[in-house]
Amino acid sequence: MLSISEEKMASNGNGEFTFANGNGTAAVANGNGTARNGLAKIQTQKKGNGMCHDDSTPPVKAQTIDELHSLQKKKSAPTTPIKGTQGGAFAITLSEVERQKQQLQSISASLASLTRETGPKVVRGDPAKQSETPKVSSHVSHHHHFTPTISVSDSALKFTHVLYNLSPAELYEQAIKYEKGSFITSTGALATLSGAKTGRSPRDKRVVKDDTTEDELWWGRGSPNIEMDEHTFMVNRERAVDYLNSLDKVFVNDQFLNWDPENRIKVRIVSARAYHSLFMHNMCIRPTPEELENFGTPDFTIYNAGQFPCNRYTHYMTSSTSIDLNLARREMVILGTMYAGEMKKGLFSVMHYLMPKRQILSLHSGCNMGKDGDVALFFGLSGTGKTTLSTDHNRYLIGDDEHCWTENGVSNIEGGCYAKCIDLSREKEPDIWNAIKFGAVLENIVFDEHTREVDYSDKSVTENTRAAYPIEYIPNAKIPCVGPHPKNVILLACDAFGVLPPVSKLNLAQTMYHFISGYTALVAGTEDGIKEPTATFSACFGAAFIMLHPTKYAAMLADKMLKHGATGWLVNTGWSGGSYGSGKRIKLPYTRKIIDAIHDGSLLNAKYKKTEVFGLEIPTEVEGVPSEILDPVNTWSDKNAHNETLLKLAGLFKRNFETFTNYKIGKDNKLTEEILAAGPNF
Ligand SMILES: Nc1ncnc2c1ncn2[C@@H]1O[C@H](COP(=O)(O)OP(=O)(O)OP(=O)(O)O)[C@@H](O)[C@H]1O
Ligand SMILES: O=C([O-])CC(=O)C(=O)O
Ligand SMILES: [Ca+2]
Ligand SMILES: [Mn+2]
Repeated sequence: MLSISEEKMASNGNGEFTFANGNGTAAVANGNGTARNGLAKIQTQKKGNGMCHDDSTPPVKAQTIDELHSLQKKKSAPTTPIKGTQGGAFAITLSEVERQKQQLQSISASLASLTRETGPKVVRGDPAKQSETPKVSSHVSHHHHFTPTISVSDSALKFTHVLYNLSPAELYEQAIKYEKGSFITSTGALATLSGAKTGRSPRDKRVVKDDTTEDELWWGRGSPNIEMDEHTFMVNRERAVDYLNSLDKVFVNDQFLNWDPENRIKVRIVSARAYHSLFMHNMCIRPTPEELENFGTPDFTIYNAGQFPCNRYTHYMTSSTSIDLNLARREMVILGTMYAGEMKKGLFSVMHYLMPKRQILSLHSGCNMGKDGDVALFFGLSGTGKTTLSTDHNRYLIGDDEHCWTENGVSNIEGGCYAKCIDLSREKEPDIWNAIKFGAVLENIVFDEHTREVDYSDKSVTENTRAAYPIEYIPNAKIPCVGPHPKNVILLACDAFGVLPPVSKLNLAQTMYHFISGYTALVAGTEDGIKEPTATFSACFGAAFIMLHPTKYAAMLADKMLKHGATGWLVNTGWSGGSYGSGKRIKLPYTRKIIDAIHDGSLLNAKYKKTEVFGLEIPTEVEGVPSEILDPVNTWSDKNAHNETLLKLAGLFKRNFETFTNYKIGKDNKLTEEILAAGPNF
C-alpha cells in the first residue's frame, strides 16, 4: 500500500494532485479511479476525517512550480520607470514599450558596426531566461554615403542581449554563474579575478591625435598621451564592437560622473563581464530611476572588450593590450586587459580634458571635510595614502581619488572608492574593512576555500589587491559629495629613500614645485610590471591621467590656493630610519596624528626649522608623534649614508625638473622663477 505524506503533495487546483513517488517520478491521480501510470487511485482525505492537517499556514497561491517561482519575483522596473503624468495636461507620456524601444535604439546605436549596413539586433534581458527572449528588439540601419559591400552578414542576423543597469544582486548571480574565479567571501563581497593584468598598462594607452588634439594636448617626452590616428582607432573600435556583438549578452551601465550638477557627465559602459558592470556600478554615480528615465544620449561611451586582444599587426600596437581614447568621438575602447581600473582611470583622463576647458581643475586627490566645514585635499600617486587618509572616522568623506575644484568649491567625480587591500587590517582601517560587504568587489584577493575568509596578507595573485565599494558604505560619507573650498592641500609622497621628513609646511612656490614634480616611490603592482618600490616622478601626482601640459593644472592650482588661502603640506607616508630594505614605513597611526594636527590648525602655528638641501620647514613637535622622527637624519644610524641618499634624491628631483624650466606659469614669469628656486639647493 502506498503511504503519502501531505507535504509531498501539491494541489493544482482542479482536483488533481501531483506528488513525488518513491522512485522519483510523478504520479497523478486523474479522478477516474486509476492513476495515469496505472496505479490505483489515491483517495485524498477531506478535513475532519481524522487525517492530520497542518493548516497553520494558508496554501500557496500557485498551481504549478513555475507559477510558484513566478510569485517569488515582484515586477519591478527600476531601469524602466513608467513616466508619470505630473507634468500636467501637456506632458508627453510614453508607453512603457515605446520607452524601452527608444532605450534599446540608443544602445543599438552604441553597438552598431560602422562598416556594415545593419545590426546589431539588441534585445533586453538574460538569454538564459527563455521568457525574456525577443519582445522588444531594436536594430539600427545605416545608410551611409558609401555603398556597403556586404549587405547582410551573419552577425546582423543575431540577437545581442543587453543586461541594462543590473542590480548588485543580479550581477552577483551573473558573475557566479558565468565567470570563473567569482566567489562570495565570508563578509558578502564578490571576490573576482581581473585576469592576466592586475594593474593598469600605461604604455598601452593611445590617444587619437587630430587637428584639435594636436594643439590642445600634451604630447612628447614625459606625456602619457601616446598618439594614434583616427583610422586606427576605428579599426580597434570595430574589433571591440564586433567582439561584444558576437557574445550572447553584454552589460550596459548608464551612469554619471561628478557630483557637481552643473558639470555632470553622462557615461555609458558596455562590457562583457558582470565584474566590470558591478565595478562601474560602484565607482560611478548611480542614477535614480527618474534620472535614468531622462538619460538620453551618453556624453561618453566605453567599449570594454578586455577579454579580446588587439591585433598586433595593427599600426601603433606594441602589445596585445590597447586602451584607446578618442576625444572627438567621445569614446574609449579597451582591448586585451580586464583590469577594471582602466575604465575608472580612462574616464578620469577624459575629465582632465573636459574640466579645464570649463576653467575647472581636475585633481588626482582624496578629499574630506571636518565638522566645521574645513576641507582638505590629499594628492598623491598610487599607494601613497589618498584612500587610507581621506577615510577618517572623525571627518566626512567627500571622495578618495578624483575631484574637481570649481568657483564654488570641490566635488567628487566618482560614486565609490577603490582601496588598496594588501595587509588591510580591521584595527588600522576599520571603515574600509567594514565597507567590504555585500555589493563590494574584491579584486585578486586570496581566501580560505572553505570559510571564504579573506587573507589580506596574501600576495599570491598580486600585491595590488583592491576593493571597490559605493561611497555610502563609508558611514561618514558626505552625500552629495561636494564641499567648500579647501583649507589644506596635502601632498603625499611615499619616499622609499627615507630622507623626506614625515611632514613639512610648504609655501606656495614649494607647493607648486612638489606638485609639478609629483614624486613618490611607486608602490608595487598598480602599474603592470613594477614589483618593487622605485623612485618615480609623475607630474601633478597623476601624469598617467593628465591630458594637458602639467603647468596648466599647476597654474590653476596656484590661482585657487592663493585666492582661497589654502596651505600646502608635504607628508611622507614612506620610509623612515633608512631606505627601502633597511628602514621601515612610517607607522600609520603617526601619519594620522600628523594629519590630525594639520586639520585642527595646531600644526600651522607650531615651531619650525629649515632642512638642508630641500629647504623644507619641519615642525619640532607634533602631538602624539615621537619628536626624533620628525627630522629623518635622527632616524638613520649611518649619517653618511643619510647625507649621500639625501643628495642622490635631490639630484633626481633636479634632473626631473629640467623638463619644466622653460615653461611659464601665470601671465608673467614671476611664479616660474619662484618655483624653480623652491626646489632642492646644493
Ligand atoms: N604611514 C602610512 N600612511 C598611509 N598609508 C600607509 C602608511 N603605512 C602603510 N600604509 C598603507 O599604504 C596603502 C595606501 O594606499 P591607498 O589605497 O590609500 O593609496 P591611494 O593613494 O589611494 O592610491 P590609488 O590612487 O592607487 O588608489 C594602504 O595599504 C595603507 O594601509
Ligand atoms: O588606477 C588604478 O589602478 C588605481 C588607482 O587609483 C591609481 O593607480 O591611481
Ligand atoms: Ca585609492
Ligand atoms: Mn588613484
